[in-house]
Amino acid sequence: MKILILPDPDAAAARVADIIARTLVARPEAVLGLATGGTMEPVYARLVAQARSGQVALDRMTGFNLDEYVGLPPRHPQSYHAFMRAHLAAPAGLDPARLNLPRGDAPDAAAEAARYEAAIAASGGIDLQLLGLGANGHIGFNEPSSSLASPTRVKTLNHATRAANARFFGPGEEVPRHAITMGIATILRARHALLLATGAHKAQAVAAMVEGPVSARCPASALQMHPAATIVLDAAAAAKLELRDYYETVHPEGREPCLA
Ligand SMILES: O=P(O)(O)OC[C@H]1O[C@](O)(CO)[C@@H](O)[C@@H]1O
Repeated sequence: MKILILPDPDAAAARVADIIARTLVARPEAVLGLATGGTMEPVYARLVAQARSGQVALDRMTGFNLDEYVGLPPRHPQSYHAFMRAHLAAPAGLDPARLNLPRGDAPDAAAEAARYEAAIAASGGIDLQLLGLGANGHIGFNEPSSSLASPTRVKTLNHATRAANARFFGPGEEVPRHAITMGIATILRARHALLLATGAHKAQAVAAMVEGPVSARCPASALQMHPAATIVLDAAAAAKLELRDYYETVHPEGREPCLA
C-alpha cells in the first residue's frame, strides 16, 4: 500500500483528481471504477475543471460505479445515477451512457448484480478503481462481515451506514435498506485501487484498514492484499496511524509516482 498524507481535504482531493487525470492522459480509453459519497464531490469538481481546461479528456473513458441503492430508479434524486449525472456527466458534458451503474430498479436485483459483474469483465476489467471509505470500514457497500471473496451482489445496509447517508435524503424520506455493490473480490481485481478518506470521523477506519488485521470486520482491510493500492488521506484521517512517520518518510508531502 502507498499511504499518501496531505495536509487537508482539498489537497487530498486534488491529489486523487491528479492521479485519475494522469491515468487518463496515459490511457484515454481507461476503464475507471467510480465512487460516490460526499468525499468524492471535490474530486469530480477538480476533474471536471481539468477536462474543461483541456488538461484531460474524459470522453473516451468508461466508468463502472461501485454501487446503487436497490429500489431507486436512475431518475431518483438520491440515486447514485443522479449523483454521477450531477457531479460528472452533466458538468463535464459527458454522455451519461459512458458511466455504468447497477440498476436499482431492476425487477431481479440478484440477476442485475450478476449482469453488472459480467459487464465489468467484458469491458476488459477496471484499470483504476476509485474508493471512498465508510466510517465503519466499508468499501462500496461491503459492510462489515462481507466476504473478502465476494462478487457483485445485493447487500443489506448497516444501520450506521443508513444513518450516515440520511443527510442526503429529505425529511421523512427513507434511506433504502439494500444496495447492489461490487464485491470485495471485484474491487481487488482492479489493476489499481485508489482510496480517498478525509476527516477525523474516518481516522479509526483508516487505522483498521491500513494497520489492522485483514478481516471482514473492516472490509477495506482487504486492500492490504491488493498489489497496487494507493491510500490518500488528509491529516485528520491519518491521525490514528501508528506508522505515520514512516509513510511520510516514504512519500514526503504525499508525493507518489504515476499509476498508469
Ligand atoms: O464520502 P462519504 O459520504 O463519507 O461516504 C463514504 C462511503 O460511504 C458511501 O457513501 C456509502 O455509504 C460510499 O459511497 C462512500 O465511499
